[in-house]
Amino acid sequence: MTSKIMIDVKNLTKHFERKIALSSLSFTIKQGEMVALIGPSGAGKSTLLNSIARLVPLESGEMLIDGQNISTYKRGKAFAKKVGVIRQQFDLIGPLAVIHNVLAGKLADWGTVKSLISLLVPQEKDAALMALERVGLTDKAHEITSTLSGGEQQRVALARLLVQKPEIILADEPVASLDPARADDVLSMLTKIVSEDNQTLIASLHSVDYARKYFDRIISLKNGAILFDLPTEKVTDEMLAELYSLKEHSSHA
Ligand SMILES: Nc1ncnc2c1ncn2[C@@H]1O[C@H](COP(=O)(O)OP(=O)(O)OP(=O)(O)O)[C@@H](O)[C@H]1O
Repeated sequence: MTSKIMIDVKNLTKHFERKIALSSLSFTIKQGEMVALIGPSGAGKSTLLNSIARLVPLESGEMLIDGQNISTYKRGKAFAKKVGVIRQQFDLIGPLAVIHNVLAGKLADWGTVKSLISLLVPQEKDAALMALERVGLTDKAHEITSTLSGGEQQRVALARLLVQKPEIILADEPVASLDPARADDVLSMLTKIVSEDNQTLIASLHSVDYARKYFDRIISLKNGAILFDLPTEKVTDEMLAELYSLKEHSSHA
C-alpha cells in the first residue's frame, strides 16, 4: 500500500437552508484504505458521500481528490475514473439486460452516439463478461436485470464498477436492502475487489457489525460532526453507545 493521500477534506461545512448537515469536517484518506462511515439517521453520511461524488456542491471548506482541488476536475470521463458511486440497486436500469447495465460503467468513456449504440449492441463485451465472471454472474449476462434478486442486482452494480475502474469507490448503504447472507456476500466481494485493485473505499453503513467485520477504519458522524475516527479495533462499545444515544450530549459533571 502506498501512503498517497486520495481524499483530503478541510473544514467542510454544508447547510440545507438553516439546518447544518456537515459541520467543519476535516480528515484524510489514503490510497488503499477501506473506511466505514457510521452514525445515526440524519448524521450527514449521504451528504458527505454526495459531496465527494460532486452530487452536492461544496459550500465552504476545501476538498482535494488525489491532490487536485475537486472543483477543477472536468465532469465526465476524468472524474469518473477517479470516483465511482455504488448505491442500493436502484440506479440500475431494470428493463435492460445485465450486460448492458455493466457496460453503462463505460458510458463516461464514450461519446453519446456510441453510448446509445451500446444499449443495442454490447461494445467491449469482453471486459463486461470478465467483470461478470468476477462477481459470479456469467450465466446471467443476458437476463433482464429486474428479474434478478436484490443481491444479484447489487453484484451487477459491482461488475459495473469493475468496468468503470474508479480509484475511489463511494458506497452509500450498499447492503441496506439485503438479507444478512446476501449483505455478507456483497460486502466481502466489494472489499475483496477494492483490496485486489488497491482502490480506496468509503462505505456508509447502518450495521456496526459489518463495519467491524470488513473495514480497517471507522469514521463516525453525529449531527454533521466527526465523533470519532479510529482504526476499527480501537472502537469500543461505549463509543458506539454514545454515537447512537438519543441524548444530545452526555454529561461529564
Ligand atoms: N436535499 C436536502 N434538502 C434539505 N435537507 C437535506 C437534504 N439532504 C439532506 N438533508 C438534511 O441534512 C441532514 C443530513 O442528511 P443525510 O441524508 O446526509 O444523513 P444520513 O446520515 O445519510 O442519514 P440516513 O442514515 O438516514 O440516510 C439531515 O438533517 C437531512 O434532513
